Order: sequence, then structure tokens, then C-alpha cells
Amino acid sequence: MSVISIHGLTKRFPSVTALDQLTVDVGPGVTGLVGANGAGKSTLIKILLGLQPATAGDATVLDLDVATQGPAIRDRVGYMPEHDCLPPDMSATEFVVHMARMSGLPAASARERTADTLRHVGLYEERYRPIGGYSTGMRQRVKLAQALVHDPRLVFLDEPTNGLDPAGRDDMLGLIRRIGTDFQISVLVTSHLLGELERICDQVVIIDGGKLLRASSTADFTRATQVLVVEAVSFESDPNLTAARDRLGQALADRGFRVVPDGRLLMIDIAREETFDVVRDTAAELDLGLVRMEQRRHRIEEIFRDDAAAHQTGGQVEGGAHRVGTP
Ligand SMILES: Nc1ncnc2c1ncn2[C@@H]1O[C@H](COP(=O)(O)OP(=O)(O)OP(=O)(O)O)[C@@H](O)[C@H]1O
Repeated sequence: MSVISIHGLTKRFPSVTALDQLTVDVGPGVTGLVGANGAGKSTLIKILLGLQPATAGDATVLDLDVATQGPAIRDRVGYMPEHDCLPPDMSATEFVVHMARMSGLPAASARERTADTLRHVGLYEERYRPIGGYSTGMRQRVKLAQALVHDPRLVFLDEPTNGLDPAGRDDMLGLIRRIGTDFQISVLVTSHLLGELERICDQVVIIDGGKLLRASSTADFTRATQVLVVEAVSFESDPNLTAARDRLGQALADRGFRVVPDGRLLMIDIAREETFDVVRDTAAELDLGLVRMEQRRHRIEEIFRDDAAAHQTGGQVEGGAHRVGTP
């Protein structure tokens, strides 16, 4: 089942092509839409909400046509815009109740849903204070609450971690993940930071210059490499923290393995089936403990970098229709 289906979508502004024949299907769950600033993310969201017409191509959201059924889409989809759009003199409660009423909820359920939603986003204590005195993190939460208050089936979150410090970012990412898991609401979340989406998304769509670079499940992006990451420690209180690494590294190199140190870790080529056993046995022989031994996984950043390089040099990048998401 597709939540969003996009075919040959193109948007030309007088001086720039923001979307260039984009074709992608997105399934349920949390989907990351990744691209550098200006890649076309916000434009795509506006077209999917029926707020802007496309120049060519077509798309459906929850099986509704974006060109002709915008109001019905906006009924069922929540939208957290990128830019600040909050009235400073209103409290979070007043603003979110207002947005709930605008979505057609009766007064009593608008108040009830507002209280529930503000509690869910962690703004319950401060809900009667004017928004003008809120921190950036609190303002992002108000924007998130107004996107959720009418109980949508899908939400579009445009750069929800913008302007947040690392702790605020982590909190916001946790909240977004819970929207997908606890509430079963599908999420399309944009970011120019691949690393953060890798942590919370079931699938990732990467666009560059309005074109699709890649679309795939996060698990496919982060598939295992043929490199074993090992961290060894000495059981003696050894002031030289890399001594254990060097002893194990040398012993493995002597046994014919390709070993590269990286900080306190060793990167070992998994050249043979018995690599795991040999590392374990060698550490035991040297009386070293292993605190970590795992197959290294690709980071989405690495794949993005490779694809972007191929793109720029005219190399082969996957083309045609892409489908992401759980069936
Ligand atoms: N209304 C508009 N008129 C003219 N050009 C526009 C308009 N809206 C967007 N653009 C241009 O289209 C391109 C894509 O913009 P868009 O805002 O969709 O990118 P984005 O990926 O969301 O980036 P950002 O995160 O910086 O907003 C940019 O070059 C932008 O300048």
C-alpha cells in the first residue's frame, strides 16, 4: 500500500527547476526526505498538500489526487511548516485549540484533543504561557502539536529539528519516532542531516537538485559491510589505552588479516569465514577482553556521498520508479 505516490513530478519556477521528474512511492511508517538546502523538499511538501500546483507529473496522497483534492488531503494530513508561524501573544493552548477548530473539530473535542496533544509533545506545564516567551524547542513542539491535533493519518514535518541543540534534537527525534510507533501515524519528515534520519526512519528518500538520488528502506541503506569492528581491553589496569588494541592488531596481522586501527578500535577485513572465531581466540590467548565485536554497517552519509559523486560526474545512478516502505 502506498501512502504517497509520485510520478514524473516537476516544478519549474522562472529561474530554477525545484523538482525534476520525481518518481517515488512511499509506504506507511516513518519516511525521511533528505536533501541539501534548496533540494526541493519544501516544494514537494507544498505540492503534496495541494497548496502549489506542479508544472508536470502527478501525485496522490492517501489515494487522493494532489491537483484536485487538496482540501480532502489537508483534512487527513497534518503539516508542520519549516518556518516559524506562531502568534507570540497566544498561549499554546489557545493556538492549538484554534487550529483544531479550523480543522472542523467541535469546541469540546478541540479542547480535549489539545490537552492530550500538548501533553504528548511535552508542553503540558507551560501550556497557558504566551508563545512569545517560549524557547525554540518549545515553539517546535507547538508546531508539532498543531499538526497532530486533528488526529491525522499522515503528517508532514518540515525540518522539525531546525535550530535545536543536541539534547533538543534527540527529544524531537524521539517524539517523531513515537508518532510513528505508538500512534500509528505515518510520517514524512525532512532534514538536511542524514545521520539523524537514519536513527528514526523506516525508509529514506534522498533528493538532490529536485531529482531522486535514491529511495530505500533504512535497513538496506545501512546494510552490513565486510569490516569487523573490534574493541579490546586489557584486564590489568593499563594506563596506555591503545596497548590492548595494538597487541591484538599485531597478533591478527601476524595471522594474515588486514587490520587498520581507528581510535581505540580495530577495523578488520572479514576475509574468511572463521574471522570472528580467530579474533575471539586470539584475544583470549593474549588475555584481552573484547568489549565490542560487530560487523560495521554502512552509514547513509557514505551512500549519499557516493551517489552524489556519481550524479555530478554523469555516472550511473539508479533510475526509474522507486518504491520504499513496508508492503
Ligand atoms: N515560490 C518560489 N519562487 C521561486 N523559487 C522558489 C520558490 N520556492 C522555492 N523556490 C526555489 O526552489 C528550490 C527548492 O526550494 P525548496 O524550498 O523546496 O528547497 P528545500 O529542499 O526545502 O530547502 P530548504 O530546506 O532550504 O527550504 C530553491 O532553489 C528555491 O530557491
